[in-house]
Amino acid sequence: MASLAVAFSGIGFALRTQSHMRFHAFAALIVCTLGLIVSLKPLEWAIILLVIAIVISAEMINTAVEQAVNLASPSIHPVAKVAKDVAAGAVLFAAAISAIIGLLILGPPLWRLLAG
Ligand SMILES: Nc1ncnc2c1ncn2[C@@H]1O[C@H](COP(=O)(O)OP(=O)(O)OP(=O)(O)O)[C@@H](O)[C@H]1O
Repeated sequence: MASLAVAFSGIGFALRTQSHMRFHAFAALIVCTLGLIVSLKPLEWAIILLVIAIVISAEMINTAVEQAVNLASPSIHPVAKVAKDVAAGAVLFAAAISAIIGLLILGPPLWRLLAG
């Protein structure tokens, strides 16, 4: 129970302090709403939920790396820069691939819906 509480506190910290985390959560909400509108199939839902989990987890790990680097290296250091840049790159990579997957899965049914 205590470990659940600390995990939720970590999620709360990321949501409160990271605008990118709030953006990803909002984007996930929009994608799930669109998925309901176009009645995605179970396998499509599984892929969408998997990529949402990957992006949000990457953002939280990025936040953890930032905090750890701030603690270990409050002053400017090239290694601190590499650690933060690589963590940010992981989020960008996951988000870019997820956007493509979202378009592949949601694009055709949304297009059919809009085309009438
Ligand atoms: N201690 C440091 N030494 C060298 N470069 C740093 C250091 N801290 C930050 N940087 C550089 O600044 C960039 C932004 O760092 P910062 O900690 O502000 O991350 P951020 O993604 O902007 O965080 P937040 O989302 O909390 O605003 C890093 O990717 C890195 O290039």
